Amino acid sequence: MLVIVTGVSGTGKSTLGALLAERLGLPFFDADQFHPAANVAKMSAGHPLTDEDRIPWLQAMADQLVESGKSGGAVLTCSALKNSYRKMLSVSPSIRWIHLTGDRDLIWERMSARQNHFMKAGMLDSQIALWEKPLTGYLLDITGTPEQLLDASLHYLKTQPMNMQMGVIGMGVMGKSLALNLAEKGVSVSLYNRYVAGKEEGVAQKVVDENPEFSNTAAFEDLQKFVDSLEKPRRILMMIPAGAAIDAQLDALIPILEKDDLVIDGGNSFYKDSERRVERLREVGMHFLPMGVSGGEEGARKGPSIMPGGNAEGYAMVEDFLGRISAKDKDGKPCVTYVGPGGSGHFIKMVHNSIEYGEMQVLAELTHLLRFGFGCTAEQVSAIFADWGKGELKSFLLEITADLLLFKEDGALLLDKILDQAGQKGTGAWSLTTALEYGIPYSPLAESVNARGVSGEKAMRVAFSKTFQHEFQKVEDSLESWLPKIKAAYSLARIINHEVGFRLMKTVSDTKDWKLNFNEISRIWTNGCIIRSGLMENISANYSDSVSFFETAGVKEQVISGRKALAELVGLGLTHGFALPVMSAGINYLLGRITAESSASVIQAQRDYFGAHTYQRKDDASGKFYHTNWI
Ligand SMILES: NC(=O)C1=CN([C@@H]2O[C@H](COP(=O)(O)OP(=O)(O)OC[C@H]3O[C@@H](n4cnc5c(N)ncnc54)[C@H](OP(=O)(O)O)[C@@H]3O)[C@@H](O)[C@H]2O)C=CC1
Ligand SMILES: O=C(CO)[C@H](O)[C@H](O)COP(=O)(O)O
Repeated sequence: MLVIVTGVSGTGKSTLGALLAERLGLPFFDADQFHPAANVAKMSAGHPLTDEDRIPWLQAMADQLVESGKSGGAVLTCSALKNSYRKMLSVSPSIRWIHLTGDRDLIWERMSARQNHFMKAGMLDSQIALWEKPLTGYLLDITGTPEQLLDASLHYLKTQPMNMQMGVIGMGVMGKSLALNLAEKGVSVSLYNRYVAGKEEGVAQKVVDENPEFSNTAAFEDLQKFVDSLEKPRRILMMIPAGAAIDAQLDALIPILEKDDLVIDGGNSFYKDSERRVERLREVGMHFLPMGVSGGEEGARKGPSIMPGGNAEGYAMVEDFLGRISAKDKDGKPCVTYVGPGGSGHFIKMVHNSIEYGEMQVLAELTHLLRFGFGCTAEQVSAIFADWGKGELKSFLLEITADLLLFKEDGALLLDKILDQAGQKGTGAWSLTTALEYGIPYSPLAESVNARGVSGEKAMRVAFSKTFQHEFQKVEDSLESWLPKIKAAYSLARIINHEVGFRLMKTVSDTKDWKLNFNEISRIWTNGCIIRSGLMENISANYSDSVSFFETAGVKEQVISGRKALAELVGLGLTHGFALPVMSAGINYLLGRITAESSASVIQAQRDYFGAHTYQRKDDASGKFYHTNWI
């Protein structure tokens, strides 16, 4: 067992540490032994140490802990005032921390009574100022005698034998992968899955059994025991379905949790539900973090993009862990950031998914047009996509589409055996209703939701295809002549999808005063998430709140050059029998946004004609409203 006793000078660390070492039969080390001579001289001269001075000292102790861990353990006493110092000493997830705290005057009294110690009593205040509330371990008040403190410490070590650093609820696709990712990054994790007799039995235990390489995991299917296994304040990540399941899980958790505990919802919950839940937990003194996670199963296991929002204090409790498990951007920075208050983390994940829907639909539209209009084989389409993916059009979704077009089952393309009915879990539709609520044009991404809806009406589609004798027409022109236009059209359709999504996010952020940082949001979307792409890297590098996204460097040129190509491709597809809802809506959206003289005068005239709704005039800049008696 490795035990570290911390506290400011004068709290009695060395006394307690030595007593503990004796009782546990472990070697004892005091931090003073590890100070380089220069540090001792500095402190003796009454000068406080800088963070830089502390690095070699902390490193020497960390090395000692690693060594001691190999031979049964040790007790170390060290001031470890800041969480960053404690992090350097966290060489193993099984370290047991005892943090001594107490009244300043009592500590002062004890320090003043000490002889021959190089730390001057007057430095106490600087130590107290530096001390940060620990994120983990046992806070022990020093008021008692050394023997009483020893008894309390031994009781803690005995009754809290596991003290896992994090708990994960839900051992499905995402929960299991995130739990194993945490374990791999040195975070001890308790795994919980509900027990349903005859159906869901021993689910968490199976995960532990199948991954014996991780000695820092423990399985539970009793919620109370799971909660008890966690160090306080507890950190619990829920990875279960959005909606009623989250509220039911909170109903079960809240009565057995305590003040300052943290619950994270890492699923795809609707952001308005999350806002309500932030309040619910705040009222009982707990922290709630609505947190978007993207990357699917592989991302969750190896490095997802993580979008936590809500309670900032709660975020501080897991910032280090999330940084460890997340993907890293091109500069090595973790693809995680505190997004903002309320439900903003889930809100941006919702819009992320909406862009994801649009991107997927465009690729589906192109795949169909290339295969059944231009007569390409699946391999040829895959090769075209793979080629695009080598340049600035690179994206994760393009890459996996190129890949799945090659996947064979029993010698035949698996894709052709998959029923053409697309599922959806809510995020796309919620983005659309949010856009409607805020009056933001959303047609391209809305069409990706509608397309999934239409796909679901399979029986009717089959019947109507006969009634209306629908067939795809072969395109007569050569693919070679169209390929540059198809590429330009694809590029522009993607730009439009992103513009639509970012515009919604900006509007809602401004209205709710969330102050979302879009350079940072796009940065954490450059890796780990499903919509990671070259375009996202461009957005991250060039996003500016002050101009429209269409005017961004490198984007404006593509809007200009791709416009005709997208219109032509949509025209070609429609006249050859292909539904291209997102690309069609995309070119309509773009033309609408760049048309100075729109057809809306007709709408205003009609409204005034039938309903006396009034209209404003181009020849009266005052904004006055007019009504005409049209009849
Ligand atoms: N799959 C993905 O690519 C991504 C999913 N998400 C989101 O993450 C969340 C989890 O998704 P995912 O892991 O894919 O889902 P899964 O269906 O794979 O797993 C769901 C988990 O939740 C548990 N569960 C189901 N219903 C309840 C309930 N009423 N109470 C308690 N536990 C319950 C299941 O337990 P049991 O085994 O007992 O049924 C299972 O452990 C969802 O919100 C999803 O939208 C987010 C990003 C990506
Ligand atoms: O969040 C995700 C990816 O980012 C999930 O995979 C989500 O389930 C995708 O949405 P849908 O199921 O509605 O297609």
